Amino acid sequence: MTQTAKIAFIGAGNMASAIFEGLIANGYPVDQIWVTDRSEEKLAPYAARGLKATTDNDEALAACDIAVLAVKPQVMKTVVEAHRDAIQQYKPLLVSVAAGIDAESLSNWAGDDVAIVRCMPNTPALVQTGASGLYANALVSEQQRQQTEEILAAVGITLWVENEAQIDAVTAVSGSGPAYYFLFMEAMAKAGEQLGLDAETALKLTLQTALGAARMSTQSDLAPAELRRNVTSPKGTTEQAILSFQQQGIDEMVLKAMTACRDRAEALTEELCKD
Ligand SMILES: NC(=O)C1=CN([C@@H]2O[C@H](COP(=O)(O)OP(=O)(O)OC[C@H]3O[C@@H](n4cnc5c(N)ncnc54)[C@H](OP(=O)(O)O)[C@@H]3O)[C@@H](O)[C@H]2O)C=CC1
Ligand SMILES: O=C(O)[C@@H]1CCC=N1
Repeated sequence: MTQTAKIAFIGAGNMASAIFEGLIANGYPVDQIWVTDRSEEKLAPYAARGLKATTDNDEALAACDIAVLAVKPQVMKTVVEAHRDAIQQYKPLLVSVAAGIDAESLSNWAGDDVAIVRCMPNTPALVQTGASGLYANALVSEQQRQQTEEILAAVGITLWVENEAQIDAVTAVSGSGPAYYFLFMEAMAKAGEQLGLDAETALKLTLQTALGAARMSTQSDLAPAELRRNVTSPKGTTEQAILSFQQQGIDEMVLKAMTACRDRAEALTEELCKD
């Protein structure tokens, strides 16, 4: 990292903790990380480990170069407006991870003239296997772009998108994506039990198979379709399962689900940003 930026995580929930725990596991100094939340109780274990933890968002904004806004979309406006003075005084780079909250609204709520990166990360950041889509407004400097990228690259892959609307597509693919795979794992483990395995065996085999397939596909030069064909012997067993999925319209089902996800991100923008 070019320099160790002081980072504040505003909201110590699932997504923020996945990123900062991933950073810490990757060697980021704990004393460069500020974490805020409304709950002292939630912050206490972080303070005990040497992170700077406070319920005072202004204190964290004053201390840091970068503020990761990791509260729910529904409270983002209230939170940003409440801390407008500190944002204007200290001018940290704001990195919002909220689904559906556009950069222009964030900028208006923060009092304008603020460098903003919209980021759509995902929770596998916790195990340095995250995927983040990034979009910067015009006020983000080259150095700030690099800093943001280096932070998120420490917990996974990073991809800049060309236009902000694509962040909603990133949400549909990778932001929400871990949940689709967890759902599929749940279904496979359940089916394994129904086919006669005990619950523990079915789950273990399901998880290891997911890991193996993910690792193979990311390490191989072959496309997923080719790797699938390599498992599928003509007149064999896999063929029957794949046929069953295809006959039930797996492509359409996935497209429909991801479109619903993208549409919900757009609806959040309408609901929470247009007033
Ligand atoms: N979870 C995920 O997989 C992903 C989430 N995101 C985005 O990340 C953001 C956070 O989501 P997630 O981590 O799941 O949500 P969480 O509810 O787990 O985390 C949000 C945290 O912020 C706290 N909070 C609320 N108000 C304030 C405040 N004024 N100051 C400081 N902290 C506050 C909440 O406390 P309290 O509970 O008391 O309200 C809570 O602990 C969302 O905008 C979401 O769209 C993006 C990608 C993936
Ligand atoms: O479900 C949500 O709204 C958040 C954003 C992407 C993943 N989780």
